[in-house]
Amino acid sequence: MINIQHISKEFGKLKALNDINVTLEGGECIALIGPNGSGKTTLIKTILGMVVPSAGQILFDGQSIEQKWIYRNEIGYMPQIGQYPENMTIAQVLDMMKDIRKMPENKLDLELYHAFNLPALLSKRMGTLSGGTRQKVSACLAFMFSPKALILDEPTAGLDPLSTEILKDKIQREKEKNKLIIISSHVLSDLDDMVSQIVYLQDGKLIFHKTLQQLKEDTGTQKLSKAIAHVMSLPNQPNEGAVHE
Ligand SMILES: Nc1ncnc2c1ncn2[C@@H]1O[C@H](COP(=O)(O)OP(=O)(O)OP(=O)(O)O)[C@@H](O)[C@H]1O
Repeated sequence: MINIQHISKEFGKLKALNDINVTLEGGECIALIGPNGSGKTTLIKTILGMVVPSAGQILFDGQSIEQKWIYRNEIGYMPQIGQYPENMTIAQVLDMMKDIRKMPENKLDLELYHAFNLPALLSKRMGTLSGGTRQKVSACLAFMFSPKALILDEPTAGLDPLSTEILKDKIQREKEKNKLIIISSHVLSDLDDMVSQIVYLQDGKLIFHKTLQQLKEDTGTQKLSKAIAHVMSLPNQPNEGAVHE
């Protein structure tokens, strides 16, 4: 579904992404993991067309995304911190997005809207929301238009335990519908029972892309958090035992 080919991105002298090659397919829930500043958000923004790479190209369903916008309708994006017009109410933000996307009401996926009890909060202004409620609005919008791919940047940050479970359950069900889910998170305990593959970045380089099972076998651990701690303590690894690209 998403084919990342030789992507590099420089910010001045800094190589935020260094010749990244990776293919991400539907039906997988892929964790994008790496230390702070390793390039995860830059890679996500490159996939979304918000950052223009210095070299390389990205294909979405076989088509280059360069200078094209229509593919973005196929991707639901939940940013780390959602930016909204602060004076608008939740109802106005949802209506604005529905107007832009022009999807008939009966086609909308309103599962999270109801599960997060947003109907009771519709008249609240975005600027007055708690961090967790803002996250719920972002999650609701990411899933509402039934996109083929979902990119979730720290999706559980600020969510209470029940809301975290609601979101994890939704992610699991969307994966089973053959959607591609990409999650960037430092909360590895949240990812353990959800993810099927790991993409690990360090200093802008792809260190490995493997199944969770393979990573656990390679590190001799049963928990993702332990496996990643093991990887972080090693010098850079080549992309061994990788998912076939
Ligand atoms: N617009 C920008 N201008 C200059 N440097 C940038 C810009 N965006 C990112 N960088 C730099 O690129 C590198 C990668 O940043 P990025 O935000 O992609 O990392 P990350 O892996 O998402 O980090 P974190 O885990 O802290 O969220 C960092 O050194 C960052 O300072």
